[in-house]
Amino acid sequence: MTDLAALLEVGGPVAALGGGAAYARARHPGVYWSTVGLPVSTARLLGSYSSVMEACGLTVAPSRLRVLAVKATTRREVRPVPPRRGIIRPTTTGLRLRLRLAPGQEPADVAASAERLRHAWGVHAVYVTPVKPGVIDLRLVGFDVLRKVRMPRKLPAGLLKVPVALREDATAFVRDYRTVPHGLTLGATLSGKSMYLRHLITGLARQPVALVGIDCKRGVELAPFAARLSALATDPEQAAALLPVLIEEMEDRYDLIKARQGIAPDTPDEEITSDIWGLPEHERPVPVVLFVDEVAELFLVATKKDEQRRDEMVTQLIRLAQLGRAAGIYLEICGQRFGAELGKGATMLRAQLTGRVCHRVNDEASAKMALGDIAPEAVAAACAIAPEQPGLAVIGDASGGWSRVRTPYLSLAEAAETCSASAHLVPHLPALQPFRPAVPVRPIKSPTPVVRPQPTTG
Ligand SMILES: Nc1ncnc2c1ncn2[C@@H]1O[C@H](COP(=O)(O)OP(=O)(O)OP(=O)(O)O)[C@@H](O)[C@H]1O
Repeated sequence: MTDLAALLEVGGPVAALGGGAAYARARHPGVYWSTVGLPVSTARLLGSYSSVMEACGLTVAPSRLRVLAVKATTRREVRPVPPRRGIIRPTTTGLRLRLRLAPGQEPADVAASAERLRHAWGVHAVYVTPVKPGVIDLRLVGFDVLRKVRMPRKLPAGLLKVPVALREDATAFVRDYRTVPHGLTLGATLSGKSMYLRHLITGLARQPVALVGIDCKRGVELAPFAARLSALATDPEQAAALLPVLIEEMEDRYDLIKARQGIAPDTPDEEITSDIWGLPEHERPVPVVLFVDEVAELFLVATKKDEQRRDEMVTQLIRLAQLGRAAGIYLEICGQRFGAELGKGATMLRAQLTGRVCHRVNDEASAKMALGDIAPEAVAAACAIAPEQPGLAVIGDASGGWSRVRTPYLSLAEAAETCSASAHLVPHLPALQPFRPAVPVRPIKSPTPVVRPQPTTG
């Protein structure tokens, strides 16, 4: 059967609905929708599964045993065999089903046919996720989930894990500092970088983590979260004073780990550790996440003296990126661009930032700075982001994987409120005390007057 034939076959129920999309939507609440208006329902998928798989070239020839068994028991024609299908599970965005691949097939075969499957079942997108050898998850998404972001109800949780955005396959993108310790977020102005940072900060604010900020835009981005910050530097001079303190904190933590390692020759293996996570809980220092907003402002130089200070700061950030993970110190760096023009050592620092998030950028060169060493397709996807969809970004990691994501909307007031409410969670770190930002006193809302002033009549 050809692709067209498969399309016509599955197109049948749509024609039968007669009254168009609105009619069908009202009468078939269990039906999930694509942006083109074609429904995908469990029944439709069940009815067309074998023929669509065959049309998409995802079947294999039946085994000799199967041919003999079919011929012996029925008069049916012996058909090619599609991947064995598991239970079809409805989700809030479409359907999910597990497939056991037929011998000789690999996940890439199904992924290569994803576009054909998408058209055959009339859905917005089809995603393939390998589960284990020979088994894949097929996720049919009925509409563009990034248009109006709604995070899944069940989100992964844990220390240093923040579900920060929605992927286009309707799963959550989780920023996990323990697996990807340092990250770089790039984007043109108004592309949604601050929104991304806002989600990270509010997510971490509720956890036992020290949050440190460097915001050389005079603190406009990070000052609203002052109540939950352990330290804030709002200009390059303050940052130049703060970074050596963080380096010292890191070195103290290394000393602590070393002291633990060298206790005695008969120390059990499980007590020997090479990072803070192996230390007993009561001895373990609190993790620190350093946010640097608008990195170019931090590295801006006007004089020869500034240049020396900038070089020192780049070196300190490189050291934190190289050694920070074991000491529980993580970096989240944000900017419009991050290239060699930022000065000596900038590209070396960029290479240490494994997690990459690229919002809308003004030129291909900027997208390449974030995603060029990940995948050329990711660069193209980032260049295609339209200004009408702020918050949309392409994320990538060093493994070469990438995906389109979008943050949900979170107002600054809500984010600031979360930080104020979790101010009691600011950990005790004496070294950072001098950098603790002043928390602005918030105006008390005046109660509504009980007696309304009456206009005086002459
Ligand atoms: N995911 C989103 N959904 C809806 N609106 C968003 C989203 N992300 C950002 N916006 C809106 O887009 C605008 C720009 O966002 P944001 O301030 O985060 O951009 P930015 O990249 O930090 O810009 P700048 O560098 O100029 O500060 C804001 O009005 C914000 O409310």
